[in-house]
Amino acid sequence: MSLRTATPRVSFRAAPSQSHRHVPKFPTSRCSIFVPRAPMADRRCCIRAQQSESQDGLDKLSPVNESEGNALKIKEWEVRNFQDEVAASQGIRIRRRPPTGPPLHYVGPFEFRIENEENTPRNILEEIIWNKDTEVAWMKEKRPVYMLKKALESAPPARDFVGALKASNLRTGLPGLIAEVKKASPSRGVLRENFDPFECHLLQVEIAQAYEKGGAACLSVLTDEKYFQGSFENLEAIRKAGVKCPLLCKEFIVDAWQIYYARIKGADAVLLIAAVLPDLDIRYMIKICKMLGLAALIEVHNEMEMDRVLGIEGVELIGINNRDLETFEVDISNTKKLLEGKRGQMILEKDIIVVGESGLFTPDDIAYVQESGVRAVLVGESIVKKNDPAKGITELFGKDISL
Ligand SMILES: O=C(O)c1ccccc1NCC(=O)[C@H](O)[C@H](O)COP(=O)(O)O
Repeated sequence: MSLRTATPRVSFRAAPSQSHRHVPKFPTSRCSIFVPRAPMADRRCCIRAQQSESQDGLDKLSPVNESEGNALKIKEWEVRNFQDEVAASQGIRIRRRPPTGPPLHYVGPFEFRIENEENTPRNILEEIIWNKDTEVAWMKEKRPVYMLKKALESAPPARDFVGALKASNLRTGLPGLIAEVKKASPSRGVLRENFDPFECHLLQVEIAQAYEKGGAACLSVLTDEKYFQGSFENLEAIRKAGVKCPLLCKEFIVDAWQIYYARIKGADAVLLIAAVLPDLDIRYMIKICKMLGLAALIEVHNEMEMDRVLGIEGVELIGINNRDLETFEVDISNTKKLLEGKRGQMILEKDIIVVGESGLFTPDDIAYVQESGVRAVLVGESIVKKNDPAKGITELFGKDISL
């Protein structure tokens, strides 16, 4: 059944007393919000200006009263709707929602939500992003960006992620390996059980050390808790354990705040997903990464995303995900398809390193994506599941790449 034709569901619960309500009454439909129309380009600038202000320290706003708070939340709602319009004009299908969630309606003592296409995620990626927006809003409140900026002073130094991939590729003649520390994923469920839940960080550290021993150039550490059972504590523990491979913070970045947070937790690179972030956000976030000494791995899945990213100044690292994050389908020929013809030519001219991501299990798979033009690969499942992940790397490449 298509979501478009799905019958709206309504959920009710008794409303708290008026004085305890923190959720504003949003307008019931997008059309009822009056906003002066401006050309799309102007509107984009306006959205970005509002966002960068809050990301650059205006989080220290003076306390506001309840009606001002509600007005701010309504403004946020309007901005998100603009963002969706801008994103859709770039072919982005993932919509954004305010951290406060879908609108509530009040009838007498009841509050209710109408569940329809507007407020129900269309796929897992959209669901992850909506949850991430809420999670980040909460984390930002606890540690505003000015606090993170202060903590940067004591963060471990950033290491050269791109340099490590290039060096490994030159040394072995094979794609540099970004080995992924991942306990679970929405598509594959739990990949690696922790035998003792209290030893969780230890196990992740052991896997990271085994990857390094096996010849990985860099590591990718999942930090999302809800869908991947990862954590920032894992990232920090791996960094503190003295693992020398540069670390990619594998997170769903929706706000520049997360880049600062990743850096203070020891990341050397972050992931930016083109299916989620409009061009202006990617540009802005690349600048922040450069300022913090981080590499940005920009992930694409289709031609449209690749073309958008090739038009962005300063991109050094592009990941081609063979997994469709909306349907979970994996097809490694996607890497080849996206590197054919003028796109491959442009990548060579710009000296961009391409990373083949997902679904790589055998030496033949590695050879296939290498022949397509990648100089690095990002691999999780096929090595993380092995009892000896270092041996898993040797099996994956068909030779010992640590030598
Ligand atoms: O893997 C998922 O289920 C997933 C779902 C939603 C968003 C992202 C998802 N995975 C991230 C990745 O693409 C992989 O972790 C990464 O590329 C490694 O893939 P693999 O070697 O196949 O484990």
